[in-house]
Amino acid sequence: MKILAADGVSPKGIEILRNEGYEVVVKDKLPADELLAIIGEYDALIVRSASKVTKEVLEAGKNLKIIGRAGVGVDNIDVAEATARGIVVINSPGGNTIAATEHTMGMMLAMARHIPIANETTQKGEWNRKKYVGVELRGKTLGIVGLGRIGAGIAKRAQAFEMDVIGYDPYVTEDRAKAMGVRLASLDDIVAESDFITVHMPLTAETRNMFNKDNLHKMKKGVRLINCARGGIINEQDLADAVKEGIVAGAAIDVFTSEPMPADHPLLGLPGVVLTPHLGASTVEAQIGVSIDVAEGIRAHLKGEPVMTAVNMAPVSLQVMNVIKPYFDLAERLGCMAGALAEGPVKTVEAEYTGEITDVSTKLLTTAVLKGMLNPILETAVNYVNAPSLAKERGITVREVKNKETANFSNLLTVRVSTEKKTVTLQGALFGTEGRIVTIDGYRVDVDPHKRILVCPHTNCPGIIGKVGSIMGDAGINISGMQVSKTEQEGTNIMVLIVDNDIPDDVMAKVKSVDGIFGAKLINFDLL
Ligand SMILES: NC(=O)c1ccc[n+]([C@@H]2O[C@H](COP(=O)([O-])OP(=O)(O)OC[C@H]3O[C@@H](n4cnc5c(N)ncnc54)[C@H](O)[C@@H]3O)[C@@H](O)[C@H]2O)c1
Ligand SMILES: O=C(O)CC[C@@H](O)C(=O)O
Repeated sequence: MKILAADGVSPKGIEILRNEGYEVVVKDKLPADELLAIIGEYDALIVRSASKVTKEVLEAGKNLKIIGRAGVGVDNIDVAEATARGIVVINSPGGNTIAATEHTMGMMLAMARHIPIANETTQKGEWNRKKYVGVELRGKTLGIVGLGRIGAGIAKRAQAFEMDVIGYDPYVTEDRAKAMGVRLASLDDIVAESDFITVHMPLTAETRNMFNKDNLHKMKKGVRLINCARGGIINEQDLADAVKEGIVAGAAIDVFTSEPMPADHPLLGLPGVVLTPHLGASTVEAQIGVSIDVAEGIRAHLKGEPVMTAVNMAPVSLQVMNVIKPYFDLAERLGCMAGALAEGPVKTVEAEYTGEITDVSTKLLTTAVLKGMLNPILETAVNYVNAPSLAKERGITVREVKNKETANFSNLLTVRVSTEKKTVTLQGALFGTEGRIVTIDGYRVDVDPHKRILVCPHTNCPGIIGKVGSIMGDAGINISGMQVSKTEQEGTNIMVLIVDNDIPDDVMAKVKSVDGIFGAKLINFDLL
């Protein structure tokens, strides 16, 4: 596996990936045409905000399986196109929160006290004490727009500065805001009441130009604005005009609609304006944090495990992940085996969960069942992102059933796969951390789903097992385990052989022709 790390990612994450045996090529800066030219060789790509992962890049990235954004915002990645191609996009939702929060506080103070210009002129030998009189934060009203991770961090720090904090975030409850010490307000109230306004939300159709000449003119004269989120939330030209008109006394901006910003950017050279080149996440700690986060995510995905930080699949909390994680492998193997035994176009897949596991969302485990069932039969690599849509495309109805009552096993996963002709039912359970198949179509077994398994339902009569054993022996196939089980229904048994080698078609044909055998299927989990 080959991984391309663009945009100068911290070596800590690279080390994790190299220790896993992956080849990692690190580029500090990668021009767009070079990225397009080389991306086809790579299985995974790591970017910060500089590289743009466009539709063309994704098209050229024929082997791409995952893109890791070493940061929060994924607006430099065409996530919809990646999803359509089954490419997982992950980010580091919390790795740079503190860095961006502290940078915002630094920008607020630097702007309020004219620190950058005071430094610049003092360095030149000037002594301008009267010119750079600032304002205090204490007692001022701070309007925070976007009360997510960074917004909440700003609220906490602003309160330590004795600011009166109000906030606007249509997706945050009163209770949550109260817990942050923030009084929820409408956007109009934020505009009208704030001495300082700071924005902390993604750039979306809703937030683009959220602050523009209309509401800038409704702000308190002398208001100070901060944008360390995304360029374009505050209209840059309208902000520059409002600074020139004396409505806005200060603006502290870290992010721009076009980065690097053009030489004729309207905010350049304006008094009271503090600019930094997208430095919010640029601390040693944050860069280590985000690179470890994406490396762990890439490692997990390339090993076929689900990734908690994938932005293009249903998010899973750590709490839920801790409960469901031990079941992923079992779910996938049950899906693989049920699909193989069903032997035909699948119409429905039902995943039934029994026991404690029913307390949490099991959606991702059902996706694991689909992944296991579809991966051996599709050309496209099936993963946690594309498995549900691939199943839908194939007209497969997927059902999830939850049953709190337990019988023999405290946590049981039942997978039923139906074709037009039959339904295959498999059950699996965890013993410690080890998954076992415990029933096959009602026959009680105890099978390790990591082995190569030959499943043969047969008539319960003497000689059949011996004949199959001889066929295997004659073909040089070693049997390292065997179980025979019967159901309540008299007369039929199931034979499960653990075999060490692949079984060629002619040998399978001989097994199937044994009198009394009414089916033989080799389950090869290597196809997963
Ligand atoms: N400057 C930097 O280097 C830097 C570093 C880290 C993060 N960021 C950016 O900062 C922003 C915030 O990051 P975060 O980690 O706090 O994200 P987050 O997802 O934790 O929070 C975003 C918040 O925005 C709110 N929101 C969404 N639409 C909104 C709207 N229309 N009006 C008001 N609120 C809205 C959401 O409800 C959420 O609470 C992101 O855009 C991120 O890319 C920049
Ligand atoms: O990579 C960076 O330095 C910027 C990161 C930041 O904008 C983010 O969204 O996480």
